[in-house]
Amino acid sequence: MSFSRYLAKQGIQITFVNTEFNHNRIISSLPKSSHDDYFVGNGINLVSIPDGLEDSPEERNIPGKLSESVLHFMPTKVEELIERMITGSSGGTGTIISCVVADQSLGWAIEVAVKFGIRRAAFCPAAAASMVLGFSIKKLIDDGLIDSDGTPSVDKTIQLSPGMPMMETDKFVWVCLKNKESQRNIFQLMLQNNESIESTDWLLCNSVYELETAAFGLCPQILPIGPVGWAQSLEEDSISTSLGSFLPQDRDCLDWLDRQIAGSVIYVAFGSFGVISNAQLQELAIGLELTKRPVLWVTGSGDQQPIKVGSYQVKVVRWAPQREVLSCGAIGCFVSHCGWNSTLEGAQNGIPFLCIPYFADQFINKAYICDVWKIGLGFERDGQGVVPRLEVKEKINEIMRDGGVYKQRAMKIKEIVMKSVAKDGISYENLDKFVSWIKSQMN
Ligand SMILES: O=c1ccn([C@@H]2O[C@H](COP(=O)(O)OP(=O)(O)O[C@H]3O[C@H](CO)[C@@H](O)[C@H](O)[C@H]3O)[C@@H](O)[C@H]2O)c(=O)[nH]1
Repeated sequence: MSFSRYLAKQGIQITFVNTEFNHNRIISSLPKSSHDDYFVGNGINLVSIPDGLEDSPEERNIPGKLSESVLHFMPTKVEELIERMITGSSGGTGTIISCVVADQSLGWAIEVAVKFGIRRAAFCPAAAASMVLGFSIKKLIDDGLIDSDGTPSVDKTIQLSPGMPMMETDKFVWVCLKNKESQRNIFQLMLQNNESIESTDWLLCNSVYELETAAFGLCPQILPIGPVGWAQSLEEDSISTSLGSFLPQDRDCLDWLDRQIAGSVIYVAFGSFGVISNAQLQELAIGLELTKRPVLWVTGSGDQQPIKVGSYQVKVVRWAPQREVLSCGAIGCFVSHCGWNSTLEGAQNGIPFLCIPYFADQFINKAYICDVWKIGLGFERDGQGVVPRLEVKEKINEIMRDGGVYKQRAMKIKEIVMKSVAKDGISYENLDKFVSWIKSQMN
């Protein structure tokens, strides 16, 4: 959605296609006054189509179910939508579609665009390294590291090229679902996507060249354009910045942050899935209290509340304006699940990390943070996979030590990111080329 907002600002008319489920969540998170007219006025038309799981919403939580349903149900729906747009059958004159921009994991949407002869771009919201891993599947099979279903033949830590993050075979994106059938489906889908992507005019990635030099070196066809929307989020009105959130933003925490000492606050947020177990929640809460530092804690859609164990200063919100939060001087460190957006947002603000990755690409992102950029620390887990309270306390104190090396390195990373999005930076240039290209298609 940030990418769409950026393109719309350049005068490009956007039709944003979402599943009905996500569309409804996004709309109901916005202030009532902002519906419909607001988007049309701002160049973004939000439309939705069913994902096939409307009759059994609980299936959405079964790993792999949604991808499966999307794959069977949505291509036809998107075809129908494009047909209606082109012929103008749903009112108005027909629309000329200059380009279909699809998430790189939705190869089928690229195929639909091919059918209609529409130009296409794939967009990767994750690290380039994640995509490079997908592109390396054939080599991994040839090297005997995985079988033809993606199951690792050995538990091993590998590196796709020097400078890339180390990856553990049992944490490959398709393996960590811990469900054989889902693994097989996702793995096949990735192979299929690799083929579909070959027919795109552009392969864009929300990343920064200098942060992933080795990955971009392996696959030069991937063009970094990130962090997408880095500046506009601080300039736009609050409706625009919250567009795309599944929950309404609680902006009171910004005032609370203003009252805190610079660099003193621990920010805790685990992205848009409720992934943290109750046992972990408890240890984390107690560990944070032991640090005696102020905490801003996002509970997210999981609706889990941090356990109150004492009187330390903790501000709990359901959903924060995270980009703005991370740009506040009060934030000292970020306890994160290492989703790629959070990773980039912390990096672009010079914030050191404490990492608790759970699934998918989060282990790769953690390896970037801790081993490649060296701006954060991981936690040791106990036998039950829980990070114990004393581990929480010690690692946080280590990261937040005055003038610590983690903060210094994080500030260097911030500089690198800023250069990339400034005029003449690589991300800036790539984005500029893409916008000019789309505009040339419109004429
Ligand atoms: O209170 C909050 C918490 C989060 N956010 C935003 O929500 C996004 C969260 O994104 P991310 O950190 O990437 O986490 P997930 O939502 O979990 O992302 C999914 O998608 C990512 C990109 O593909 C993957 O890297 C992750 O593993 C996957 O879980 C970020 O932009 C945050 O700024 C808020 O605005 N307010």
